Amino acid sequence: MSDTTGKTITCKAAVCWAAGEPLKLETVQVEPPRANEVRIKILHTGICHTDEYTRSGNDPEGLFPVILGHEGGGVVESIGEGVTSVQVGDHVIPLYTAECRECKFCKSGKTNLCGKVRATQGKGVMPDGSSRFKVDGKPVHHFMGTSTFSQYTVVADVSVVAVDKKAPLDKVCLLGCAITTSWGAVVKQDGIKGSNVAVFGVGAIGLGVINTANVVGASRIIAVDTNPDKESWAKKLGATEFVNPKELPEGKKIQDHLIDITDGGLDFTFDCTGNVHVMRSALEACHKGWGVSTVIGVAAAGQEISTRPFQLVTGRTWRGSAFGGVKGRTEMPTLVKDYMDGKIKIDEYVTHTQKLDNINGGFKDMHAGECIRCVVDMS
Ligand SMILES: NC(=O)C1=CN([C@@H]2O[C@H](COP(=O)(O)OP(=O)(O)OC[C@H]3O[C@@H](n4cnc5c(N)ncnc54)[C@H](OP(=O)(O)O)[C@@H]3O)[C@@H](O)[C@H]2O)C=CC1
Ligand SMILES: N[C@@H](CCC(=O)N[C@@H](CSC=O)C(=O)NCC(=O)O)C(=O)O
Ligand SMILES: [Zn+2]
Ligand SMILES: [Zn+2]
Repeated sequence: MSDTTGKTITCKAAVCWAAGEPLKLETVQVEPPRANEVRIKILHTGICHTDEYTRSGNDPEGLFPVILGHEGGGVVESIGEGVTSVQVGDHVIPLYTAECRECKFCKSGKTNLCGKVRATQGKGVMPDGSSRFKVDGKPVHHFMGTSTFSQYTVVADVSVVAVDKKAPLDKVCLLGCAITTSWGAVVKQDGIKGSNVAVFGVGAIGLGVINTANVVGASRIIAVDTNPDKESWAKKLGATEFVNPKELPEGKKIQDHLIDITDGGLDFTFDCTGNVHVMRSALEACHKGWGVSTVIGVAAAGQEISTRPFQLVTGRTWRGSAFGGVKGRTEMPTLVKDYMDGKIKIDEYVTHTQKLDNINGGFKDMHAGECIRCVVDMS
């Protein structure tokens, strides 16, 4: 038990007060965890494009004021009544995709999407309907059930997993989103070994897909990005080729070019951009009869995907993947072990670091295009 157990903690957090505004460092009061809740001292957090998506106002579920962040690592400070899955002092990764092991979704064996806390999570509150965060007495919303841009956060016990204390939290925090998402999107799909694959968007997610496809033995991995600087990144992580759609002859669509160079199209494609036009290209670049396109990117409010239904009638499959289809409480300890054993790359993705008081600098880094992941030191 620590001397803060049962007390409100006053600490620093980056608060986004309104859509489109930069984050503001605030003194925040973090209430103790209630039943089946866990309070975590966050030590490190990545900044994901999805944080920027919600900050910008593009997220139809976005609520303000809010403490964003969902790619964190920290230490359990205290636990509420009934918590048995983690203990004070455990090193943990918060999970924006919960795993209760009791709900219809968890028991189905068909999905990692858990239903236990998703509704309240989407409303920016804890499962009992209230927030644990206040600034000057005013409640501030939680985000994705994690809010890792605060030095202390409170999460549901089904939304956190303990990991090996020897694992560096400034690296394995990226298993809270980017690395796990991209790893699972590939590993949980049969048939990638020996197949040709195209990956649209060479950010952290796209690079993770490229690297995992390489590890599982894809024969050809074509990276597609409009930023020419991404070619060296893609090849370093295992892409066999790089195509910049902006460098194609005028009027030539990227999907037609990919079909030409692959004798009819790709076995597997992945959208890692969040752009609905790219999603269409990724689907239409698939081989007739069997090609499978996975949407990973998150599109802005109001955006919709479209294609000719004939694309599906003729055997292409359009699917999506959230958190890589990974059940966090069950699978995360093994992912951490795989990282420690050198089987999963993480260090390579951390191109930038920032202190909490310059977290907006991390968002700027992301926009500059040369940043794969920025990890924020929360101390
Ligand atoms: N489904 C899930 O569970 C998850 C989804 N996501 C989503 O995945 C997406 C990728 O995330 P992340 O890797 O962090 O984002 P990044 O912004 O780092 O990467 C996206 C990449 O796509 C490139 N790009 C933009 N437009 C095009 C285009 N027309 N054709 C090809 N490439 C293009 C960007 O280039 P440039 O730098 O020039 O813009 C950038 O290199 C986001 O939408 C994010 O919200 C993230 C985590 C989990
Ligand atoms: N709030 C958005 C949807 C955002 C979204 O799709 N999130 C992904 C994770 S993105 C991580 O960086 C996800 O896992 N979705 C599943 C879920 O249950 O949210 C909107 O309303 O469009
Ligand atoms: Zn993310
Ligand atoms: Zn569940």
